[in-house]
Amino acid sequence: MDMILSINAGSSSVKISVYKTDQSTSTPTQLAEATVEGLTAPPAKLKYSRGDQKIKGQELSDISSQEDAFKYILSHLQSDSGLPELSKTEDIHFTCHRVVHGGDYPRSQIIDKETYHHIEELSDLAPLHNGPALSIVRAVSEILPHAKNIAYFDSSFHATLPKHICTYPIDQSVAVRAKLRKYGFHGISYQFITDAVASYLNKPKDSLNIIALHLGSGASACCIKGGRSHDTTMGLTPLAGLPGATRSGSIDPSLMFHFTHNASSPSHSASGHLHITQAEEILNKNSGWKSLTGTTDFGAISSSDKEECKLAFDIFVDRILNYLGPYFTKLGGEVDALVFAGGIGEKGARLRQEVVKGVECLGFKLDMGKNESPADEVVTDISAGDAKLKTLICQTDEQLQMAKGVLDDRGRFVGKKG
Ligand SMILES: Nc1ncnc2c1ncn2[C@@H]1O[C@H](COP(=O)(O)OP(=O)(O)O)[C@@H](O)[C@H]1O
Ligand SMILES: CC(=O)OP(=O)(O)O
Ligand SMILES: [Mg+2]
Repeated sequence: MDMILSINAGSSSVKISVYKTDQSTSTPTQLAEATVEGLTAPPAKLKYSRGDQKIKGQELSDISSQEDAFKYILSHLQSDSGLPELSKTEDIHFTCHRVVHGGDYPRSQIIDKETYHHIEELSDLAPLHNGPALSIVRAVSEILPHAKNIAYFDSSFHATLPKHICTYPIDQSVAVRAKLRKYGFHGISYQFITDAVASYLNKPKDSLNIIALHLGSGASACCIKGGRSHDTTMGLTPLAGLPGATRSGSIDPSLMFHFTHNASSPSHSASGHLHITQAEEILNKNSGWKSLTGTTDFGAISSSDKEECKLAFDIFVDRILNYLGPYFTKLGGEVDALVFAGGIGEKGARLRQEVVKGVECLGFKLDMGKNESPADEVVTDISAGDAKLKTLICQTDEQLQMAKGVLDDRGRFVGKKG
């Protein structure tokens, strides 16, 4: 029996699921799931579930980084007497790491010295993500020296973007040399959504056309044509496209030079391996919902009457709608479903209501009751009976997607150190 620890370091949370597998099964069995959330809206909170045992919203002090959150969760798991499988550190065989920017890697990689340094080099292109993920890889190497570390990249799913979609219209000699192109992110989630929705609709994956929205602390949309990424809103970095908890999303690139005279000087958080500018710091860490409302909690924003919260909510709906029409036409109107996922997509009934209202003219329409209280399923249909096109909620699970990957790829990893 193999034990897998699947670690998803997001910009505001760390989610870890524990699975056991054996040679005869093709699906990992989940034993426990722990989340530390609210890293951008302290105090951080713990969510834990193992069988019937549940903890929700327990406030934690002194947890402010993804590395702190990882260490806290690991000791919580190892001290749970109901989880004897993890009591010895050598019992954990594989650790999967969600790494947001994987550059040109088209699939998962064992993390050896070379891949580690390559991921580190890409840190400037995902300043909220790659560095924190690597801090967890280092902690695993110290605390769990027997575990094999495998990186799963958010960017890999988008390796299928057509050239005319991932190329920026800039001097191509610079673009090619510096690898400046659209990469796209949230791909582990989009792969999970593609598999889950194809299975729910009973369609072969290669004929599935969907518009998927992963709306969490970072938010993006993806146009999935024939089961593959055809276009997505994030770009060279996860800053492009939709706004998020602390990110501006797409703005006029000239804006920054009018916002501050120090746009190109190094930011305070630039360090040994992170070389970001003040402009990048402002747009990644001090913009989005935080700058408009003072909170990064979109649940609180959605239910507030304050003018600034209403504005933030309306901006999000508007920016999402900016992509739905174009993606609908890129799919020639042959759309199997509009799919909501991520913390906001799965829990934000009012946001779904307003977004779908904006695309009613395309044939989407919600059943208000189902939208308010959707079933607790992996995929739930929330469309009205007379809707021409389906709207679904998918409870995406990046940890499970990575753990399944370990089973599929085990042959590739045998005998390799990492
Ligand atoms: N009821 C709700 N309505 C709208 N948004 C919610 C609700 N509950 C939680 N959220 C939001 O979900 C977001 C976190 O999403 P998640 O996908 O878990 O984040 P991460 O990007 O860290 O993985 C937070 O902005 C949180 O406020
Ligand atoms: C890519 C990205 O923005 O991820 P997250 O939403 O987890 O911050
Ligand atoms: Mg996430």
